[in-house]
Amino acid sequence: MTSWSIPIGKTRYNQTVYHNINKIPHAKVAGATGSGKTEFLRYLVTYMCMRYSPKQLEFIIIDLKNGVSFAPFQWFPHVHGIFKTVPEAVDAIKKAYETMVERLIEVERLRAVFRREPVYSRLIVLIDEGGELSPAFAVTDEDKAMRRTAMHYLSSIARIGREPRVNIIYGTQRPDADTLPVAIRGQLEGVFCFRTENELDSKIVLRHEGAEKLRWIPGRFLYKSPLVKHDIEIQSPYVPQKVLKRLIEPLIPSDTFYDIPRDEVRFRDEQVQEAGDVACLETPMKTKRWGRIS
Ligand SMILES: Nc1ncnc2c1ncn2[C@@H]1O[C@H](COP(=O)(O)OP(=O)(O)OP(=O)(O)O)[C@@H](O)[C@H]1O
Repeated sequence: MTSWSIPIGKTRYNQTVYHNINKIPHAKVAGATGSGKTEFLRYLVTYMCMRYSPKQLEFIIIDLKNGVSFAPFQWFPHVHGIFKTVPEAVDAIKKAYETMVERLIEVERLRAVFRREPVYSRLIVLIDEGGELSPAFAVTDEDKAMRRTAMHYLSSIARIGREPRVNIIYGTQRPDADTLPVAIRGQLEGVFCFRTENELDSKIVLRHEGAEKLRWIPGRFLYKSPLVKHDIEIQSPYVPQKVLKRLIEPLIPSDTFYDIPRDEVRFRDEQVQEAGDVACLETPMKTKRWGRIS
C-alpha cells in the first residue's frame, strides 16, 4: 500500500517530522511575508511529484502571486495547470469540485452494485496566496459572486473531500475570516505556521500565541496536527533552483517555443545565492543536507 507520509522538515534534535496526507488530507500554510511559505509549497510539489506517479497523484496549482514561483512545475505530468488569475482559479476549483462529486457518485454505485471500493488518484488543490480569492477584494458584484462560488466549492471539498481523495493545501499570509471563512479553516487540520507578524495572527492560525516569537529564519515553522500532542518547531526543506532545473529540464519537450527567457523567469537562480546555507535539500528524494537548527 502506498505510504502518504511526507517528510516536512527537521526538529532541533535532528529528527525528521512527517505529515501524513492520507490521515490529515487538508492543510493550511500561513505566515508573514518572506517567512518561507512559497518555498515550502514548492518543496512539497517537487517531493511528491518525484515520489508518486501521475496515476497516484495529481495537482491543481493556483498561484495568485503571478504564477512565476510555480511555472517550472507545469512540466510535471502530475500537474493539470498553473492557474494565475481569480477567474482561472475559480474555474480550476470548480473542476476539482466536480471531480469530487463524480467520484462520490461512483463510490456509491460501486459499493452498492459490486461491493468494492474504487481506488482514486489523490487530487491536491494547492493554493498560494489564497487570500487573493477573498470576496472582500472583489471590485464588482459579479466578481464577488464568482469568489463566493469558489469559497463554496472549497468549503465542500474541505468537508467531504477526504474519501474521494480531493485535498486542499491552502497557503496565505493570514487566514482570517475575510481571507478564509471559518467553515473552511476548521477543516484544514494540518497547520504549517511560519513566523507571523504578531500575536493576533498566531492566534488566528494556531489558536494560540507563539508563532510571532519564532526566530526570523526563512523556512522555520510550527507544525500542528490532530495527530501530534504539541506543536513542533521545524526547519523546512528547501529545493534549490539548480536542483529543480535539473529535475525539470528533461521533462520539457525539445520543440517548446519560449516567448520569455527561461532562466530569467522560470528559475529564480539568484534566490539560491540569497538562501545561502540556511537550508538545502540536494535532491527531493534523498536528504543530504538540511538546515542547521539553532
Ligand atoms: N527553507 C528555506 N531555506 C532557506 N531559504 C529559504 C527557505 N524558505 C525560504 N527561503 C528564502 O526566503 C525567501 C522568501 O521565501 P518565500 O518566497 O517562500 O516567502 P513567502 O512566505 O512565500 O513570502 P510572501 O508571502 O511574501 O510571498 C526565498 O526567496 C528564499 O530565498
